Amino acid sequence: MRYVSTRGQAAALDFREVTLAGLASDGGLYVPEAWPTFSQDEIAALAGLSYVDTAVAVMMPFVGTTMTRDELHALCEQAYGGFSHAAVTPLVQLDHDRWLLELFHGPTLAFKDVALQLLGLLFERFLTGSSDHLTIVGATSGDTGSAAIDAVAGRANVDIFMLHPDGRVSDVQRRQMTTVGAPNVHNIAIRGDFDQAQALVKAMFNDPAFSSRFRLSAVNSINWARLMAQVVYYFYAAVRLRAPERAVAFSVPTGNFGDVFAGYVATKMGLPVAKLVVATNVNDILARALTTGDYSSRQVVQTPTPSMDIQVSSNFERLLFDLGNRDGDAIAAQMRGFEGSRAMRLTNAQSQDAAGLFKAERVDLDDMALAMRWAHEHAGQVIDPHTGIALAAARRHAGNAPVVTLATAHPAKFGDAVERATGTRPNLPARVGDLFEREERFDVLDASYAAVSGYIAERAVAR
Ligand SMILES: Cc1ncc(COP(=O)(O)O)c(C=O)c1O
Ligand SMILES: N[C@@H](CCOP(=O)(O)O)C(=O)O
Repeated sequence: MRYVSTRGQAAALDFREVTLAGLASDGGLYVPEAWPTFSQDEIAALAGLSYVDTAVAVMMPFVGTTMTRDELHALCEQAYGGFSHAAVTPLVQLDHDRWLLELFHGPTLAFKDVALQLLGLLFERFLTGSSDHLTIVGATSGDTGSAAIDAVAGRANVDIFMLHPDGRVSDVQRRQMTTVGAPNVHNIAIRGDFDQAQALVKAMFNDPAFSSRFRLSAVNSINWARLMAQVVYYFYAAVRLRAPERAVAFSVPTGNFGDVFAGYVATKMGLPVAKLVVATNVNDILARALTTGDYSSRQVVQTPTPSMDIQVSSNFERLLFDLGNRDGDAIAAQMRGFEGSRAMRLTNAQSQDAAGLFKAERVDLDDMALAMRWAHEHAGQVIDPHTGIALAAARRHAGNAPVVTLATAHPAKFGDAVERATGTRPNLPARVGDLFEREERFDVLDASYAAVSGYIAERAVAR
């Protein structure tokens, strides 16, 4: 399996190279050069498999010859052995045809652990025997940061520099990052929003002087391996609800478009999916793009769903590339236009192609709170606000297929918002321990390229 850039110019890479690389050298994102496909019989044969066995079956075609099946199996056992639920990502029934897919049973209580626990091991595996020292630069609106730090803290040959928007993540999210004492973990709070943090990260990859000095790598969904690992739970859930015999719809709380893009990949691989509901909060660039073709970025509004307070959705580029006949030159021009003006229009073909599978819903605070209360009162489920956004969208969705709402974070990560909506304050699970007693360690910097790249250059290990 080879991987190509959405902007058509960077060299094609294999799975090892793409996992270590991050952003493509032409500024694009890597995708497989062709989607591997499963027949309906092969999908039916996934029924009854454990999560680990499902993961190996789904991911093996992407890994290609860079690892044997047994090696991948061992890594998956190690990655998912630490989850607190035997099913790793269990399904919980809400009513006749609505389900929650709980993705928060990993060490940092959010769906990011599903991919990042594996990615940490992949880094280790691919660096064994090499003298490379990885400098991971990442941006987080809360959950990627803690999951990535947990996955690489204390590992040899890796430093992680994680940017979060100062004062715009929950206390639990911040403390999960800033109380990790390992010397290879560096937290930077920037005076700005997530979009600025993500733009700074991409700028470091795109700066030849900086990126040639350090062996940069990514833990954001820039990194293909992140998305690959997320494809697995779409198969796992759908098969449990009788796919491929019947199609299943998914409602996905969306910000950077990584999670829902993983659902799209599952459809390209042959999984029958009735609809992918793209649920956004009031930061609704994706809802506008998918309903009117207007992909224009506005000022980010702070909400009780901080992880979705995003107005530039990185992975949307991967979708536009795939919908647009994979024309790298056209995407490069489209994205350059967006980077200049922070606005672009989808082509008619892109809009029409997306409309078949995706349905976008913008959910405001009242509807989110209503959905959280409904889950609590009618199904006995306390859900986090991000999941509340997606459940509100799922409740608007009419169709014959069962609807699975992705529960992306544990409610205790957002205790205040949950208490406001439901009157119940969820307890933090014992596994996060004495989070509020530990000392925090982070620096606050202006959201300027000079400040952030200078800070990292002083501390990172040169090639
Ligand atoms: C809890 C939670 N829900 C939803 C999202 C949105 O996911 P994505 O950025 O993949 O669209 C995030 C951030 O990634 C998150 O942390
Ligand atoms: N919501 C995310 C934002 C980063 O998204 P990613 O999937 O590209 O890592 C977060 O929690 O940090």
